[in-house]
Amino acid sequence: MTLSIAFIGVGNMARSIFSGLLASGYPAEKIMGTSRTPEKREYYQQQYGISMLAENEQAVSQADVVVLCVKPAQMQAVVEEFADYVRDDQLFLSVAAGVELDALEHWLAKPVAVVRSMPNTPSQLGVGMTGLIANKHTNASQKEWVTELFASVGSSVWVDDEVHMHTVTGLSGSAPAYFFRFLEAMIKSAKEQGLDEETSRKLASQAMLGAARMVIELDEPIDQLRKNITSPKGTTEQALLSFEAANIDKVVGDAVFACVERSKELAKAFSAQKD
Ligand SMILES: NC(=O)C1=CN([C@@H]2O[C@H](COP(=O)(O)OP(=O)(O)OC[C@H]3O[C@@H](n4cnc5c(N)ncnc54)[C@H](OP(=O)(O)O)[C@@H]3O)[C@@H](O)[C@H]2O)C=CC1
Ligand SMILES: O=C(O)[C@@H]1CCC=N1
Repeated sequence: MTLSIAFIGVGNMARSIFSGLLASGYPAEKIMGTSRTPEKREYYQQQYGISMLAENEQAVSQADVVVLCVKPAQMQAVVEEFADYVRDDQLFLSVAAGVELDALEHWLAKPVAVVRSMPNTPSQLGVGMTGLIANKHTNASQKEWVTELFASVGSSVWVDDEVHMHTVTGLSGSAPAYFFRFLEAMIKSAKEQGLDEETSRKLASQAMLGAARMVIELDEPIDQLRKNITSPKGTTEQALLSFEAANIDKVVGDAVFACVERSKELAKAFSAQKD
């Protein structure tokens, strides 16, 4: 049986997941979304053929699976508002950064299956990466359904301790933004050297795609892949020496750490809100 899915809050992340789902053949009639903005409801309905509703309660009442896609700061108010409509046979799936299972369970106010996920926006192209953890009310077939859902938009890993969700956020949830920032810097440098934007974008992004595919598809250590490009006294060596001079491990390490710390801060703030 194809489950009906309601996306509560249709923005960047919800769109990334349901567009990947639709591309993988999930029927549009089984997908609902909610938005407070009439123009957005009209747009998504037209563009994707999914049902768009103004009322979260209405979407929750009709769904087998409810995917919570509002911003972390909006989550408590949104969940508490529809909590009276929650049925104990439903599955709730949150994508919010830093919002822990405990807080979601508390706001839902029923012993119901809750899965916390940390996806990323490449899901819209079927190459997403998602970290997952379930609460104790989630059964094996619900976990399997969630694994299949994320398989249709990329790949996923289940973690056994919620503390790891912070690291997942730092390593894959937020990471596409790091790579975009890296590309922006590369393209800026190429343009300063006279190459046009379009050509620079094509060269740098294809190099990034190729490097990522080599890491995933070839069974070789990453440092060996790097060494294979770095001829002694060659060109790459100079670029890498420049990275080392800037202490790349510290620059990147600090960025990932800052991301993880923010996730922990959010979790602390939302945990306090349930007391
Ligand atoms: N963007 C990313 O790369 C990732 C995001 N996430 C998580 O995804 C969640 C959403 O982020 P993102 O998609 O980027 O944010 P967006 O701002 O793009 O989307 C949030 C959407 O929620 C809608 N919304 C707000 N309040 C309500 C409400 N009361 N009822 C219904 N809809 C509402 C807004 O639409 P409107 O105002 O029209 O109602 C808005 O479009 C966050 O919790 C974030 O932590 C997780 C992983 C990656
Ligand atoms: O920046 C954020 O808070 C969200 C969570 C992971 C990616 N974007």
